[in-house]
Amino acid sequence: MTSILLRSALKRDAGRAIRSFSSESTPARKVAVLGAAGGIGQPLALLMKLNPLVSSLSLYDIAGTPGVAADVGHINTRAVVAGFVGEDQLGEALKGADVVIIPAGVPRKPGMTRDDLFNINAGIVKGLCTAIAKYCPEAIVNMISNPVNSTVPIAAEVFKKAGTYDEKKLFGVTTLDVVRAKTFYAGRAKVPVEGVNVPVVGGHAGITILPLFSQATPATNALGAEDIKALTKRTQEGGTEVVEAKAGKGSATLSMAYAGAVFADACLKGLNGVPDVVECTFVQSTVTELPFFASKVRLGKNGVEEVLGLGPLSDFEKEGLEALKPELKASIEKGIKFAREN
Ligand SMILES: NC(=O)C1=CN([C@@H]2O[C@H](COP(=O)(O)OP(=O)(O)OC[C@H]3O[C@@H](n4cnc5c(N)ncnc54)[C@H](O)[C@@H]3O)[C@@H](O)[C@H]2O)C=CC1
Ligand SMILES: O=C([O-])CC(=O)C(=O)O
Repeated sequence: MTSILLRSALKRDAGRAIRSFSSESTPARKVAVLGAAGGIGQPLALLMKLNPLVSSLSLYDIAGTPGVAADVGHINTRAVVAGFVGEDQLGEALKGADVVIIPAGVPRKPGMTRDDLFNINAGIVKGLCTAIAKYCPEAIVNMISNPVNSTVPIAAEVFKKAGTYDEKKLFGVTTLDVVRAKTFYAGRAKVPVEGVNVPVVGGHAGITILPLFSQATPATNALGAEDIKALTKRTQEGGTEVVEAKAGKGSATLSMAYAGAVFADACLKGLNGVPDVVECTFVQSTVTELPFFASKVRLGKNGVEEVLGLGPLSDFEKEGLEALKPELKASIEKGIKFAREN
Protein backbone atom coordinates (compact mmCIF):
# COMPACT_ATOMS: atom_id res chain seq x y z
CA MET A 1 0.00 0.00 0.00
CA THR A 2 2.76 2.40 1.08
CA SER A 3 4.72 1.62 -2.04
CA ILE A 4 1.65 2.28 -4.26
CA LEU A 5 1.16 5.66 -2.58
CA LEU A 6 4.85 6.44 -2.93
CA ARG A 7 4.82 5.51 -6.61
CA SER A 8 1.83 7.71 -7.33
CA ALA A 9 3.41 10.62 -5.38
CA LEU A 10 6.60 10.22 -7.39
CA LYS A 11 4.58 10.17 -10.62
CA ARG A 12 2.80 13.38 -9.54
CA ASP A 13 6.09 15.09 -8.74
CA ALA A 14 7.62 13.96 -12.03
CA GLY A 15 4.57 15.38 -13.83
CA ARG A 16 4.99 18.69 -12.00
CA ALA A 17 8.70 18.75 -12.76
CA ILE A 18 8.06 18.17 -16.47
CA ARG A 19 5.39 20.88 -16.52
CA SER A 20 7.57 23.45 -14.76
CA PHE A 21 10.56 22.44 -16.93
CA SER A 22 8.61 23.06 -20.14
CA SER A 23 7.13 26.39 -19.06
CA GLU A 24 10.37 27.71 -17.55
CA SER A 25 12.80 26.61 -20.25
CA THR A 26 10.65 27.14 -23.35
CA PRO A 27 10.22 30.84 -24.11
CA ALA A 28 6.76 32.28 -24.66
CA ARG A 29 6.10 32.56 -28.41
CA LYS A 30 3.06 33.99 -30.12
CA VAL A 31 2.17 32.66 -33.57
CA ALA A 32 -0.52 34.33 -35.69
CA VAL A 33 -2.19 32.60 -38.64
CA LEU A 34 -3.85 34.96 -41.15
CA GLY A 35 -6.43 33.12 -43.23
CA ALA A 36 -6.95 30.68 -40.36
CA ALA A 37 -10.46 29.57 -41.34
CA GLY A 38 -9.39 28.37 -44.80
CA GLY A 39 -8.45 25.02 -46.26
CA ILE A 40 -4.83 25.41 -45.16
CA GLY A 41 -5.54 27.67 -42.19
CA GLN A 42 -7.63 25.17 -40.21
CA PRO A 43 -5.29 22.16 -40.26
CA LEU A 44 -2.34 24.55 -39.82
CA ALA A 45 -4.04 25.99 -36.72
CA LEU A 46 -4.41 22.43 -35.43
CA LEU A 47 -0.76 21.59 -36.04
CA MET A 48 0.45 24.82 -34.43
CA LYS A 49 -1.74 24.09 -31.40
CA LEU A 50 0.10 20.76 -31.11
CA ASN A 51 3.51 22.48 -31.19
CA PRO A 52 4.90 22.82 -27.65
CA LEU A 53 7.01 25.81 -28.71
CA VAL A 54 3.85 27.91 -29.17
CA SER A 55 2.44 29.61 -26.06
CA SER A 56 -0.12 31.85 -27.78
CA LEU A 57 -1.95 31.05 -31.03
CA SER A 58 -3.83 33.86 -32.73
CA LEU A 59 -6.25 32.84 -35.48
CA TYR A 60 -7.39 35.59 -37.85
CA ASP A 61 -9.66 35.53 -40.91
CA ILE A 62 -12.34 37.72 -42.47
CA ALA A 63 -14.94 35.12 -41.35
CA GLY A 64 -15.23 31.87 -39.43
CA THR A 65 -12.38 32.18 -36.94
CA PRO A 66 -14.44 32.19 -33.71
CA GLY A 67 -15.55 28.63 -34.50
CA VAL A 68 -12.09 27.42 -35.47
CA ALA A 69 -10.57 29.01 -32.35
CA ALA A 70 -13.21 27.53 -30.02
CA ASP A 71 -12.68 24.10 -31.56
CA VAL A 72 -8.86 24.06 -31.59
CA GLY A 73 -8.76 25.85 -28.23
CA HIS A 74 -10.23 22.83 -26.43
CA ILE A 75 -7.14 20.75 -27.16
CA ASN A 76 -5.13 20.23 -23.96
CA THR A 77 -1.78 21.56 -25.14
CA ARG A 78 0.27 24.60 -24.09
CA ALA A 79 -0.85 27.27 -26.56
CA VAL A 80 -3.64 29.60 -25.50
CA VAL A 81 -5.87 30.15 -28.53
CA ALA A 82 -7.74 33.32 -29.54
CA GLY A 83 -9.86 33.91 -32.63
CA PHE A 84 -10.10 37.28 -34.40
CA VAL A 85 -12.48 38.12 -37.19
CA GLY A 86 -12.63 41.11 -39.51
CA GLU A 87 -10.24 43.98 -40.11
CA ASP A 88 -11.18 45.73 -36.85
CA GLN A 89 -9.58 42.86 -34.93
CA LEU A 90 -6.49 42.41 -37.10
CA GLY A 91 -4.29 44.66 -34.93
CA GLU A 92 -5.15 42.72 -31.78
CA ALA A 93 -4.51 39.45 -33.61
CA LEU A 94 -1.01 40.61 -34.58
CA LYS A 95 0.19 42.48 -31.49
CA GLY A 96 3.19 40.74 -29.91
CA ALA A 97 3.44 38.05 -32.61
CA ASP A 98 6.85 36.40 -33.04
CA VAL A 99 5.83 34.52 -36.19
CA VAL A 100 3.03 35.41 -38.62
CA ILE A 101 1.97 32.73 -41.10
CA ILE A 102 -0.07 33.89 -44.11
CA PRO A 103 -2.23 31.36 -45.97
CA ALA A 104 -4.88 34.00 -46.82
CA GLY A 105 -6.14 34.26 -50.38
CA VAL A 106 -7.77 32.32 -53.17
CA PRO A 107 -6.49 28.92 -54.34
CA ARG A 108 -6.22 27.61 -57.93
CA LYS A 109 -8.81 25.71 -59.91
CA PRO A 110 -7.91 23.32 -62.77
CA GLY A 111 -6.48 25.14 -65.77
CA MET A 112 -5.14 28.08 -63.75
CA THR A 113 -1.51 28.97 -63.05
CA ARG A 114 -0.43 30.36 -59.70
CA ASP A 115 0.08 33.70 -61.46
CA ASP A 116 -3.65 33.73 -62.29
CA LEU A 117 -4.19 34.29 -58.54
CA PHE A 118 -2.11 37.48 -58.58
CA ASN A 119 -4.94 39.95 -59.14
CA ILE A 120 -6.83 38.91 -56.01
CA ASN A 121 -4.06 37.73 -53.71
CA ALA A 122 -1.66 40.64 -54.29
CA GLY A 123 -4.13 43.05 -52.71
CA ILE A 124 -4.90 40.69 -49.80
CA VAL A 125 -1.20 40.22 -49.02
CA LYS A 126 -0.51 43.93 -49.32
CA GLY A 127 -3.26 44.74 -46.82
CA LEU A 128 -2.11 42.13 -44.33
CA CYS A 129 1.54 43.18 -44.59
CA THR A 130 0.59 46.82 -44.02
CA ALA A 131 -0.99 45.71 -40.74
CA ILE A 132 2.06 43.59 -39.83
CA ALA A 133 4.30 46.64 -40.34
CA LYS A 134 2.07 48.56 -37.95
CA TYR A 135 1.33 46.03 -35.22
CA CYS A 136 4.24 43.55 -35.13
CA PRO A 137 7.06 45.01 -37.26
CA GLU A 138 9.63 42.68 -35.76
CA ALA A 139 7.78 39.45 -36.45
CA ILE A 140 9.04 36.73 -38.75
CA VAL A 141 6.66 36.44 -41.73
CA ASN A 142 6.02 33.09 -43.43
CA MET A 143 4.28 33.75 -46.76
CA ILE A 144 2.19 30.88 -48.10
CA SER A 145 -0.26 32.84 -50.30
CA ASN A 146 0.34 32.38 -54.02
CA PRO A 147 1.97 33.33 -56.26
CA VAL A 148 4.80 33.16 -53.70
CA ASN A 149 7.28 34.32 -56.37
CA SER A 150 5.40 37.66 -56.37
CA THR A 151 3.78 37.87 -52.92
CA VAL A 152 7.16 37.82 -51.13
CA PRO A 153 8.47 40.78 -53.17
CA ILE A 154 5.14 42.56 -52.51
CA ALA A 155 5.60 42.04 -48.76
CA ALA A 156 9.18 43.33 -48.97
CA GLU A 157 8.05 46.51 -50.74
CA VAL A 158 5.25 47.13 -48.24
CA PHE A 159 7.70 46.76 -45.35
CA LYS A 160 10.26 49.00 -47.09
CA LYS A 161 7.63 51.70 -47.56
CA ALA A 162 6.73 51.44 -43.86
CA GLY A 163 10.42 51.54 -42.88
CA THR A 164 10.22 48.15 -41.15
CA TYR A 165 11.80 45.83 -43.75
CA ASP A 166 14.21 43.29 -42.34
CA GLU A 167 15.28 40.87 -45.06
CA LYS A 168 16.21 38.35 -42.38
CA LYS A 169 12.57 38.01 -41.35
CA LEU A 170 10.66 37.52 -44.59
CA PHE A 171 10.24 33.98 -45.95
CA GLY A 172 8.36 32.47 -48.86
CA VAL A 173 7.26 29.01 -47.73
CA THR A 174 8.56 26.48 -50.28
CA THR A 175 8.66 23.58 -47.82
CA LEU A 176 5.91 21.72 -49.68
CA ASP A 177 8.23 21.39 -52.68
CA VAL A 178 10.82 19.77 -50.40
CA VAL A 179 8.17 17.55 -48.80
CA ARG A 180 7.07 16.34 -52.25
CA ALA A 181 10.61 15.88 -53.56
CA LYS A 182 11.43 13.72 -50.52
CA THR A 183 8.30 11.60 -50.92
CA PHE A 184 8.69 11.08 -54.68
CA TYR A 185 12.44 10.34 -54.39
CA ALA A 186 11.94 7.81 -51.59
CA GLY A 187 9.24 6.06 -53.61
CA ARG A 188 11.32 5.80 -56.76
CA ALA A 189 14.65 5.00 -55.08
CA LYS A 190 12.88 2.55 -52.73
CA VAL A 191 14.49 3.98 -49.58
CA PRO A 192 12.74 4.79 -46.28
CA VAL A 193 11.33 8.30 -46.61
CA GLU A 194 12.16 9.29 -43.01
CA GLY A 195 15.88 9.55 -43.77
CA VAL A 196 15.55 11.32 -47.12
CA ASN A 197 16.70 14.86 -47.80
CA VAL A 198 16.38 16.78 -51.08
CA PRO A 199 17.14 20.48 -51.45
CA VAL A 200 14.72 22.40 -53.68
CA VAL A 201 15.82 25.81 -54.96
CA GLY A 202 14.55 28.61 -57.23
CA GLY A 203 10.95 29.65 -56.66
CA HIS A 204 7.49 28.19 -56.15
CA ALA A 205 5.75 27.78 -59.53
CA GLY A 206 6.25 25.28 -62.37
CA ILE A 207 9.78 25.26 -63.75
CA THR A 208 10.95 27.78 -61.13
CA ILE A 209 10.78 24.85 -58.66
CA LEU A 210 14.17 23.16 -59.07
CA PRO A 211 14.76 20.03 -56.98
CA LEU A 212 18.43 19.09 -56.69
CA PHE A 213 18.22 15.32 -56.83
CA SER A 214 21.98 15.14 -57.46
CA GLN A 215 22.35 16.22 -53.81
CA ALA A 216 19.62 13.91 -52.47
CA THR A 217 20.54 11.77 -49.49
CA PRO A 218 20.82 8.88 -49.11
CA ALA A 219 22.49 8.85 -52.54
CA THR A 220 21.46 6.06 -54.86
CA ASN A 221 22.70 4.78 -58.18
CA ALA A 222 19.37 3.07 -58.75
CA LEU A 223 18.06 6.14 -60.59
CA GLY A 224 19.01 6.99 -64.18
CA ALA A 225 18.67 10.26 -66.09
CA GLU A 226 15.09 9.43 -67.12
CA ASP A 227 14.10 8.79 -63.51
CA ILE A 228 15.58 12.13 -62.42
CA LYS A 229 13.75 13.91 -65.25
CA ALA A 230 10.47 12.30 -64.24
CA LEU A 231 11.01 13.08 -60.54
CA THR A 232 11.83 16.69 -61.37
CA LYS A 233 8.71 17.11 -63.50
CA ARG A 234 6.49 15.50 -60.84
CA THR A 235 7.91 17.81 -58.14
CA GLN A 236 7.43 20.86 -60.36
CA GLU A 237 3.86 19.84 -61.11
CA GLY A 238 2.99 18.51 -57.65
CA GLY A 239 0.63 21.41 -56.97
CA THR A 240 -1.15 20.92 -60.29
CA GLU A 241 -1.49 17.18 -59.58
CA VAL A 242 -3.47 18.05 -56.43
CA VAL A 243 -5.48 20.83 -58.10
CA GLU A 244 -6.57 18.39 -60.83
CA ALA A 245 -7.37 15.61 -58.37
CA LYS A 246 -9.50 18.01 -56.32
CA ALA A 247 -11.29 18.94 -59.57
CA GLY A 248 -12.37 22.48 -58.69
CA LYS A 249 -12.40 22.12 -54.89
CA GLY A 250 -9.11 23.95 -54.39
CA SER A 251 -5.44 23.06 -54.10
CA ALA A 252 -3.18 21.33 -51.58
CA THR A 253 -4.35 22.07 -48.04
CA LEU A 254 -3.40 19.15 -45.79
CA SER A 255 0.12 18.58 -47.13
CA MET A 256 0.57 22.37 -47.18
CA ALA A 257 -0.56 22.68 -43.57
CA TYR A 258 2.00 20.00 -42.68
CA ALA A 259 4.72 21.80 -44.65
CA GLY A 260 3.76 25.17 -43.13
CA ALA A 261 3.91 23.67 -39.65
CA VAL A 262 7.35 22.15 -40.35
CA PHE A 263 8.67 25.50 -41.54
CA ALA A 264 7.13 27.50 -38.67
CA ASP A 265 8.60 24.99 -36.20
CA ALA A 266 12.03 25.54 -37.78
CA CYS A 267 11.62 29.33 -37.41
CA LEU A 268 10.63 28.95 -33.75
CA LYS A 269 13.57 26.65 -33.08
CA GLY A 270 15.87 29.23 -34.72
CA LEU A 271 14.38 32.03 -32.59
CA ASN A 272 14.91 29.91 -29.49
CA GLY A 273 18.60 29.45 -30.29
CA VAL A 274 18.57 25.84 -31.45
CA PRO A 275 21.73 25.45 -33.56
CA ASP A 276 21.96 24.23 -37.16
CA VAL A 277 18.34 24.66 -38.20
CA VAL A 278 18.42 24.59 -42.01
CA GLU A 279 15.42 24.73 -44.37
CA CYS A 280 14.95 25.63 -48.03
CA THR A 281 12.98 28.87 -48.35
CA PHE A 282 12.43 31.80 -50.74
CA VAL A 283 14.30 34.83 -49.37
CA GLN A 284 16.17 37.96 -50.38
CA SER A 285 19.30 36.48 -51.85
CA THR A 286 22.60 36.99 -53.60
CA VAL A 287 22.96 33.31 -54.52
CA THR A 288 22.07 34.25 -58.14
CA GLU A 289 21.61 37.61 -59.85
CA LEU A 290 17.91 37.55 -58.86
CA PRO A 291 16.93 39.59 -55.79
CA PHE A 292 14.87 36.73 -54.30
CA PHE A 293 15.65 33.05 -54.58
CA ALA A 294 14.90 29.85 -52.68
CA SER A 295 17.84 27.90 -51.33
CA LYS A 296 18.96 26.32 -48.09
CA VAL A 297 18.92 28.89 -45.29
CA ARG A 298 20.28 28.60 -41.76
CA LEU A 299 17.72 29.96 -39.29
CA GLY A 300 18.63 31.66 -36.04
CA LYS A 301 17.60 34.10 -33.33
CA ASN A 302 17.07 36.90 -35.85
CA GLY A 303 15.52 34.84 -38.65
CA VAL A 304 17.94 34.25 -41.53
CA GLU A 305 21.39 33.55 -40.12
CA GLU A 306 22.97 32.53 -43.41
CA VAL A 307 21.74 32.01 -46.95
CA LEU A 308 23.60 28.93 -48.15
CA GLY A 309 24.86 28.47 -51.69
CA LEU A 310 23.60 25.98 -54.25
CA GLY A 311 26.42 23.45 -53.98
CA PRO A 312 27.54 21.42 -57.00
CA LEU A 313 24.84 21.03 -59.69
CA SER A 314 24.47 18.37 -62.36
CA ASP A 315 24.33 19.53 -65.99
CA PHE A 316 20.59 18.86 -65.97
CA GLU A 317 20.18 21.10 -62.89
CA LYS A 318 22.42 23.80 -64.38
CA GLU A 319 20.12 23.88 -67.43
CA GLY A 320 17.08 24.00 -65.15
CA LEU A 321 18.59 26.91 -63.23
CA GLU A 322 19.17 28.98 -66.38
CA ALA A 323 15.71 28.09 -67.71
CA LEU A 324 13.89 29.24 -64.57
CA LYS A 325 15.53 32.65 -64.26
CA PRO A 326 13.46 34.66 -66.80
CA GLU A 327 10.12 33.48 -65.33
CA LEU A 328 11.21 34.01 -61.74
CA LYS A 329 12.62 37.45 -62.58
CA ALA A 330 9.35 38.49 -64.25
CA SER A 331 7.25 37.30 -61.27
CA ILE A 332 9.48 39.17 -58.81
CA GLU A 333 9.30 42.34 -60.89
CA LYS A 334 5.53 42.04 -61.22
CA GLY A 335 5.22 41.94 -57.42
CA ILE A 336 7.51 44.91 -56.90
CA LYS A 337 5.69 46.95 -59.57
CA PHE A 338 2.29 46.18 -58.01
CA ALA A 339 3.43 47.22 -54.54
CA ARG A 340 5.01 50.44 -55.80
CA GLU A 341 1.97 51.46 -57.86
CA ASN A 342 -0.82 50.54 -55.47
N1 LIG B 1 3.18 28.12 -50.70
C1 LIG B 1 2.63 26.97 -51.02
O1 LIG B 1 3.34 25.97 -51.17
C2 LIG B 1 1.15 26.83 -51.17
C3 LIG B 1 0.36 27.93 -51.22
N2 LIG B 1 -1.00 27.82 -51.33
C4 LIG B 1 -1.78 29.05 -51.40
O2 LIG B 1 -2.37 29.32 -50.11
C5 LIG B 1 -3.51 30.17 -50.28
C6 LIG B 1 -4.68 29.67 -49.46
O3 LIG B 1 -5.13 28.43 -49.91
P1 LIG B 1 -6.38 27.68 -49.23
O4 LIG B 1 -6.26 27.71 -47.76
O5 LIG B 1 -6.55 26.39 -49.91
O6 LIG B 1 -7.58 28.66 -49.64
P2 LIG B 1 -9.01 28.85 -48.93
O7 LIG B 1 -9.85 29.64 -49.87
O8 LIG B 1 -9.51 27.54 -48.45
O9 LIG B 1 -8.66 29.72 -47.65
C7 LIG B 1 -8.21 31.02 -47.75
C8 LIG B 1 -8.68 31.78 -46.54
O10 LIG B 1 -8.18 33.11 -46.65
C9 LIG B 1 -9.17 33.95 -46.12
N3 LIG B 1 -8.98 35.34 -46.54
C10 LIG B 1 -9.31 35.93 -47.71
N4 LIG B 1 -9.00 37.24 -47.66
C11 LIG B 1 -8.45 37.46 -46.43
C12 LIG B 1 -7.95 38.60 -45.78
N5 LIG B 1 -7.92 39.80 -46.36
N6 LIG B 1 -7.48 38.46 -44.53
C13 LIG B 1 -7.49 37.25 -43.92
N7 LIG B 1 -7.96 36.13 -44.49
C14 LIG B 1 -8.45 36.24 -45.73
C15 LIG B 1 -10.49 33.35 -46.61
O11 LIG B 1 -11.57 33.82 -45.85
C16 LIG B 1 -10.20 31.87 -46.44
O12 LIG B 1 -10.63 31.41 -45.17
C17 LIG B 1 -3.78 30.19 -51.79
O13 LIG B 1 -3.26 31.39 -52.33
C18 LIG B 1 -2.98 29.01 -52.31
O14 LIG B 1 -2.61 29.14 -53.65
C19 LIG B 1 -1.61 26.58 -51.36
C20 LIG B 1 -0.85 25.45 -51.29
C21 LIG B 1 0.59 25.47 -51.24
O1 LIG C 1 -0.56 24.43 -56.75
C1 LIG C 1 -1.14 25.32 -56.09
O2 LIG C 1 -1.87 26.18 -56.59
C2 LIG C 1 -0.90 25.36 -54.63
C3 LIG C 1 0.54 25.23 -54.38
O3 LIG C 1 1.28 26.19 -54.42
C4 LIG C 1 1.10 23.89 -54.25
O4 LIG C 1 0.36 22.93 -53.99
O5 LIG C 1 2.32 23.77 -54.39
